[in-house]
Amino acid sequence: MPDTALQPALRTFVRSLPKAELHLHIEGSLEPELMFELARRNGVDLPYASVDALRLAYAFDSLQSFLDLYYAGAGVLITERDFHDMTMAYMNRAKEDGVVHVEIMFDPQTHTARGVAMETVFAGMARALRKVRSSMGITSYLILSFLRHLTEADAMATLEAALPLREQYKDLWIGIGLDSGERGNPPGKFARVFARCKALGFRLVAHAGEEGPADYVRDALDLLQVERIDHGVRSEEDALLLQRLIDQQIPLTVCPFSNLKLQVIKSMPQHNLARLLRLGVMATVNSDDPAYFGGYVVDNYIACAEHLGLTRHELVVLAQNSIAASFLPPEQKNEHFQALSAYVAENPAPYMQGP
Ligand code: HPA
Ligand SMILES: [Zn+2]
Repeated sequence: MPDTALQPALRTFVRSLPKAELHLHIEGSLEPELMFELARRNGVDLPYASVDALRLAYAFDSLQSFLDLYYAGAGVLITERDFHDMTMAYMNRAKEDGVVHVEIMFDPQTHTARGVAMETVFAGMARALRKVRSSMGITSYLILSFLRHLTEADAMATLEAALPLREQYKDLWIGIGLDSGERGNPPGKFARVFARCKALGFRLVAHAGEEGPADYVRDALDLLQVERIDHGVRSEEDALLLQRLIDQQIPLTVCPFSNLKLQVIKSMPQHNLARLLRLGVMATVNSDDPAYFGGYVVDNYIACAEHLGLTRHELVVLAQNSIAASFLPPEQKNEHFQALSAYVAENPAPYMQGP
């Protein structure tokens, strides 16, 4: 049972752990207040009377019911400044949560289909991320993600449209991802475009095993050659696959609040994160679309600690995994591991609950 008396000490402890966020859609960090401000700034009509009315609409019964609202909400993003402001708002929040590195997914097709230039999307995010890197010391990478409900030809055209910007943004744009509605859009649909991205030297990730079956996780590994699986919680349904994830230490970027809000699970105590972790899966905790799912990364850690009985050591392992599963170079990973060990050594347990 959640112990509210432990909450403040637990929150301070989790916030202080140096951690990476590896599954974050920047469009999903757009809070209703900023959405309204951008709508006003750009003369875009929102079909909601107020911020509160918009928040009330955030009741989802599936991934698709969320995606419909999420793509509509992204319609307020028009200018370079809009992408900058949204990214800066997320980074300020990440700093509060002790995030030292973030790998941000973005969906260019959501914007280019509305006539927003690819360059506008990159420029706004990059201006914020470079500023934050020098002012707050938080590092970041960008993962350009293809929308899987669209065709592979559309993904290929999107890649070609972005490639001329690669040199200009090479300090940030290091990866390719795959998101949007999973059911009926198996990884194999994108085998050729992912092969091209691999040949170009991009790091590869894909959403799989969120709503879709464990087979999609295997296909993402075998047909797309991804290094990391976004979500992957349904891998548990296939014992052979699960053993492979453990043996090969293939990271899963798990998003507990997302799974709850999109009804992948019925309640937090049912989440399989603790089971996966205790079996030796390289699981990480992330927020996915924090403005829509009711919490940022630390909120996700805390919900898991309270509802799944994670120990202090398991919380530390989650932070360690987030660094290990990142695409940072080894020297930077080592610096973060050392800072993490130092914090843990200097801060006797405020929170000792066991499973
Ligand atoms: O959780 C998600 N799944 C698939 N696509 C998404 N796009 C934003 N969030 C998600
Ligand atoms: Zn996601």
